[in-house]
Amino acid sequence: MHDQVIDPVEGAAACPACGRSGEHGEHAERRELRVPLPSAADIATLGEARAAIDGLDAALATLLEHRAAVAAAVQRLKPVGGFAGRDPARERQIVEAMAVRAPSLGPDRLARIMTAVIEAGLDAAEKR
Ligand SMILES: O=C(O)C(=O)C[C@]1(C(=O)O)C=C[C@@H](O)C=C1
Repeated sequence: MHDQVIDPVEGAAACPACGRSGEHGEHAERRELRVPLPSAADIATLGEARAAIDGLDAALATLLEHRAAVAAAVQRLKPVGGFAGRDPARERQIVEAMAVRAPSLGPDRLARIMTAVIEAGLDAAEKR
């Protein structure tokens, strides 16, 4: 197991809540998620493998919860929010950027994953 800190916004220290850079008012408190990244090559047993997956899934769930909250904020800021304001070009851009970090999944599989994530976020935003 190797601990590694990933900075999802290389270089720019943009506020995840509103996109502004630097410390500012209501979003000044910054929280971060640190995740141990297990090396698949070091895993020898089914128990170890499942424990590694449970750790990664816990991080994924936390990220998905925060993504849904930010996506709901986006819907309030757009002239037309929700499913009616769907933006396929933006969704393609998201998938292409993610494919650089997840080459073994590639753009087609990531598109399926992110379509589900985006639709779940829009659905949750409608019920907030
Ligand atoms: O960026 C937007 O315009 C959003 O509404 C956010 C978001 C997303 O969840 O990432 C949701 C729907 C759009 O089709 C594109 C992206």
